[in-house]
Amino acid sequence: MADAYVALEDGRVFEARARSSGRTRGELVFTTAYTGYEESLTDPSYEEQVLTFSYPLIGNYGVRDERFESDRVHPRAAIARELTDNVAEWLDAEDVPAVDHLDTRELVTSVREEGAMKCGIAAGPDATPEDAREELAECKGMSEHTEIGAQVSTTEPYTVTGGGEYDVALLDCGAKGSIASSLAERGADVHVLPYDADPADVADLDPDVLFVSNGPGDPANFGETQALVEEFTGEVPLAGICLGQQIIARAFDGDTEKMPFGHRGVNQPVRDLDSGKVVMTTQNHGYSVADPGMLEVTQVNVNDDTAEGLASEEYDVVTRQYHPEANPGPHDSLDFFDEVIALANSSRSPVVAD
Ligand SMILES: NC(=O)CC[C@H](N)C(=O)O
Repeated sequence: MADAYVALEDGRVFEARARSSGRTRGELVFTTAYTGYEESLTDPSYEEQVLTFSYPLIGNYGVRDERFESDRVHPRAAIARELTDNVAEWLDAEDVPAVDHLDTRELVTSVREEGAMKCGIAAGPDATPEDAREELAECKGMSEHTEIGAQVSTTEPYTVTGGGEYDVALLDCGAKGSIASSLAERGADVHVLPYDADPADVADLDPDVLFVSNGPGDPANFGETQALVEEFTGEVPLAGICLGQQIIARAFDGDTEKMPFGHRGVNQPVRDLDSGKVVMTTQNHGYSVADPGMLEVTQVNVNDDTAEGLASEEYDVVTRQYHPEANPGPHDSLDFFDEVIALANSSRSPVVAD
């Protein structure tokens, strides 16, 4: 007997089994990754979304907080063909609804064929299909979440120390923890600031690089972060990942657009236009850079040619649409962080005549 229901924007209601009770709603997204459920469930980029795992068994190697990317679960709900008890208990303790025993292939195929969809979920002993439909009726589109930065960003600045060879100012738009640790491992002190930090607080740090993090929602709703990028353009080298690339492109007179269903998995092939080399990358984004503005496209997605890397030699900019920090996913593109450190170095080395 079903005790959970998932109502989709296309009118269908899926019956399921409740693993963590509650009612909620969000944009239905998926990941095709086989592993990395702890990292994905704590990735702030999934705020206001419902995460469906296309891999059928989720939870088979436990739940360990050293793999978490932030201090809480961010998707509004989790869906899998089968969730193990330990994952279900974790989500229950975090008050995040979870359902299983439904055809997740059908869900993912629907999103891929019909495009991004809203959904409503009702799970638990008293849940009804009508409850799920009511949740769906209340669901906002991603672009309507205009304050999403405030939902995920730190309110207080803090520093991840890495030896102090470089100072990176990281604008936290919903940053995964492993972005700061990847920079700290390369000798940088990473000063994490709110997404809407006071420009004077950035200037006080005298950073070698201003880095814009990943994050949830529509990049058009991060006007404060974009204004900070504009303010420091030409003064400080700029770097960004995912939402960070999108915000930086907008700051350089570019534009972003909503994709049909996004890039969602850990096997997205990306070609570097200079070297011709292809790497496998981790991705979870629903918007893309439609127009790079004053920046140059340096890398593209092999499947659909969308911009995966942007740069400017004139303004010292380097960005990625995918997640070089992995967690989860392949480590093929970790050298992006070496590029960021090289940018930090070049910007402050005095010019020496030979
Ligand atoms: N992972 C991310 O930073 C996602 C960026 C943005 N929210 C998008 O969906 O495109």
